[in-house]
Amino acid sequence: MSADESEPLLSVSDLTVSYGKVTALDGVDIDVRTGETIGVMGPNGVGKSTLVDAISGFLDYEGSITYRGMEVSEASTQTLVENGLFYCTERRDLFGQMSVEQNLRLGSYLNRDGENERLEKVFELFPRLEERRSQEAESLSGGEQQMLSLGRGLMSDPDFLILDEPSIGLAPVVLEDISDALAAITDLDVTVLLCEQDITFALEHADRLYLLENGAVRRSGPTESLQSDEFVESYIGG
Ligand SMILES: Nc1ncnc2c1ncn2[C@@H]1O[C@H](COP(=O)(O)OP(=O)(O)OP(=O)(O)O)[C@@H](O)[C@H]1O
Repeated sequence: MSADESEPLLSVSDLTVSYGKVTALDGVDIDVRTGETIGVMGPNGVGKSTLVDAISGFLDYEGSITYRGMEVSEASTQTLVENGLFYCTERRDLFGQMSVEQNLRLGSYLNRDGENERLEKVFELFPRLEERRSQEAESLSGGEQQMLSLGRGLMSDPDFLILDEPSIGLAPVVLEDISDALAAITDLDVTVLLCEQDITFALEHADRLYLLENGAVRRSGPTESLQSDEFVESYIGG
C-alpha cells in the first residue's frame, strides 16, 4: 500500500473551536500521514496555537480529531504520549530551576528504555545543550531554551512531534541551528506538524502546507505547488 492510501496518523475533520463568542477555528480539515512534515501557516491570531492545543487534547472542540484512530477528546494525555505524540509549545514550559539535563530527562518519563542513548543523540544535535547540561534552564538564552524544548520532545522518542512556532523570536544565527536540528529530526522519520508564521522556515521543511486565514484553511497542497500561489506570494510580501 502506498503512503497515500494508508490511514492518516492524524485526521482533523470539520474542527471548530470557540472561546466564548470568539470562533478561533471554523470547520478545519487537516490530514497528516506517517513520515510527513506538514506546515500550518498563518499570521498572529489566525488559530495555529488553538489548533495544536486541540490536537494535544487541551481544548474542547466540535468536529473530530483522531490520532492513530483514537478520538483525542476521549484519550488521556498519558495515552497520547504513550502512543508517540509529543507537543512542544511556543511557551516552552521548561522547569526554570532545574538543570538542562534534568529538563531533558523529564521528556522520557514515560519511556526510560534507551534514555541515556537518546540524551547522547540530543547532545549531538545540540552541542550547546551539552556544554550547559548542569546550568539552570531559566538562565539559558531564548534560542537555547527553544533547543531545550525541542530536545525534551526528542527524549520522549516521539513518532509525531507537534511544534508550535519553533522559530519565534530567534536571531537568524540561532534559527539556523533550530533549522538544522529540524532537518535532522525529519530525517529520523519522525512525523512533524509544524505551525509557523515564518514562511521561509515552513517552505524549507514542510512536504505539504495548510494556510489558515480567519480560523479556516484558505489554501492547502504540496509545498512546491504553493510556492508560486498568489495567496502565498501576497502573504510572503506581507
Ligand atoms: N483563551 C482565550 N480566550 C479568548 N480568546 C482566545 C483565547 N485564546 C485564543 N483566543 C483567540 O483565538 C484566536 C486564535 O488565537 P491563537 O492563539 O490560536 O492564534 P495563533 O495563530 O496561534 O496566533 P499567534 O501566532 O499570535 O500565537 C485569536 O483571535 C485569539 O485572540
